[in-house]
Amino acid sequence: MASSETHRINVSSEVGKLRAVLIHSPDSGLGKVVPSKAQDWLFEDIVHLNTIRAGEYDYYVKLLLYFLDEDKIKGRLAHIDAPERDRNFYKPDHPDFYRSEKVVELQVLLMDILKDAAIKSQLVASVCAIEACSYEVQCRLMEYPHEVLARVFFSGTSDESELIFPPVPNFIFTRDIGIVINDHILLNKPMKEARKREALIAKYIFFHHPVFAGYRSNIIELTDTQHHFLLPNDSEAERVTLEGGDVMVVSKNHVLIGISERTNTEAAAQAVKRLFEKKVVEKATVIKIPNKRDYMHIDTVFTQVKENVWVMLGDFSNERMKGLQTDEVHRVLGVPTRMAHELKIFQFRREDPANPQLFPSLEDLLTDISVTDFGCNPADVHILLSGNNEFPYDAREQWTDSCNLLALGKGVVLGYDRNDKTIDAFREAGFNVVNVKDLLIQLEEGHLHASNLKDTLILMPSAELSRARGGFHCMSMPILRD
Ligand SMILES: NC(=[NH2+])NCCC[C@H](N)C(=O)O
Repeated sequence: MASSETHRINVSSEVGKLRAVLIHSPDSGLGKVVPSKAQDWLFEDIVHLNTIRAGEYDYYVKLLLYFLDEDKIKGRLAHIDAPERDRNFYKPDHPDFYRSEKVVELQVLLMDILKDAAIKSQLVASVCAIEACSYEVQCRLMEYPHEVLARVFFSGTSDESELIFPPVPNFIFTRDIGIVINDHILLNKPMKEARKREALIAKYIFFHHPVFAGYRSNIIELTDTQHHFLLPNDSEAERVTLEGGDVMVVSKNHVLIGISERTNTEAAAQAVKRLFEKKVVEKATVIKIPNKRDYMHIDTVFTQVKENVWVMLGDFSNERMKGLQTDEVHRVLGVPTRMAHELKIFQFRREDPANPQLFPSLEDLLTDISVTDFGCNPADVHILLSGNNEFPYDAREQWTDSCNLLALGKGVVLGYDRNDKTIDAFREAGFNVVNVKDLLIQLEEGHLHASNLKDTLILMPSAELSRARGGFHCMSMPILRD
C-alpha cells in the first residue's frame, strides 16, 4: 500500500458499489478466548482459530479482493492457497501478504504508525495505562519492533505463551471502531470494557496514518458530559457511548443512529448535533430499539440490500408492531405488543430539529427511506424478514446475523450460509443464491465477472464466525463507496 498517500474517503450509501473497506482478519487473540471470559469478551462461545481463518474468513478476503482489487488475486488462487504457502498471503506481517489499498487491513495501518517513535511511545503509554501494566512491561513493549508490537496490541501476547493483557477479539468487527459519514469520520466510544483498546488504537490510526491525513479536521469525537464526571459511584448515567453498528449512512443527506444496548441517548443526541453543526447531513433519524443483547446494534435487526430491498427482523414489521397478525378479538381490544412500547423513531431535520417526524414502525421508516431518499415506488419496496418470518427461525436466524448483511454493491450482499429460512426469503424475492466457494471458482475461471453480478446473496461459511456474534456488516468499515 502506498502508505504515504491520503486515500479518498467517502461513504454516502449503504449499498453503493464498495470501493475501499477496512477489515481485520482474525488474529491469534481469537484463539485465546476461554469459556470463563467468553461473555465478558462478548463472544458467545469459544472459536477454533484455524477454521475461522482458513475455513471461513479467508473466503471473505478473497471475495473482497475479487470485487475491490482484482489484480491482487485473479489467476493466483491455486498458488495463494497451496498448502506449502501456509496462508502467508493472509498474514499481515508476512512479506507475501496481499497488501491492498482497497481491502485495507487494520493491522498494517497499526504497524505503519508504530514505525514513528513518538507515536509508538504515546500508544504504548496509553495502552499500558488502560490495561494497568507495570512500568517494567511498558519499557519492554517499547523494545519490540513495530510488527511485534502491533501483534501484541491485538492478541495480548508476543510469543503466544504469556498474556501481557487480554486480547481484543472483537477487533474483527471493524464497523464498530468508527464510521465514515460522507467525508467525515465519527469515532466510537465503546460501551463495553472489552472494546476500549480497540477505540484507542483506532483513534491513533485515524489521527496519524497518512492514509487519513487529508481528513484530520473531519474527525468527530464524542465526549462524556460534565454531569457524568460529577455523578457518584461511577454512575453509568450520562456516560456517552456509541458504537458503529448503530450508525448507517443511507444517503448523502441522511444518517440513521440507533439507541441500543451499546449507544445511549446522550451519544445519539451529541452525534446528531455535531453532524448538523458541521453540515455533514440534513436529516438524522434516531431509532431507539429495545436494550437487549440479541439486538446490540441496529445493524443486527436490519440492513439495506438495494434501494428498494431491506432485510429486517419481523418483530419490527408493521403487522407485528400493530398486532395485525393476531385474531379479531385481540385486535379490537388492542392488546399491545411489547415492541410497540419499546421502539421509538424520530426523524430530525437540520433546519427544524425541534419538530421531528415520528414513525410507528421500522418497516414504515425503511419504506419511507426507499420512497423519499431513493424515489422508489412504495409498491416496489420489499422488506425481507429474518427466518422468512417463521417462528422460531426468525429469532434463531437473527441471532446468527441474518439481518446483518454487507452490500458489495446494489443487490449483491454477503450473508451466512446457515440462515436457511432467510435464504428462502431471498430466493422467493427473485435473488440468486450462490455459495462463495462456487462463486470464486467461476470468477477465477473467467466464467463470471464480479461487476456482472445482480441481485445475489453470496453465502459465506459461518460455523465459527457466527459464534463471535456479528455478521459481515459488522466485519467491515467501508471507507469509499460510490
Ligand atoms: N456492528 C455490530 N453489530 N457488531 C457486532 C459486534 C459483536 C461483538 N462480539 C460485540 O458484542 O461487541
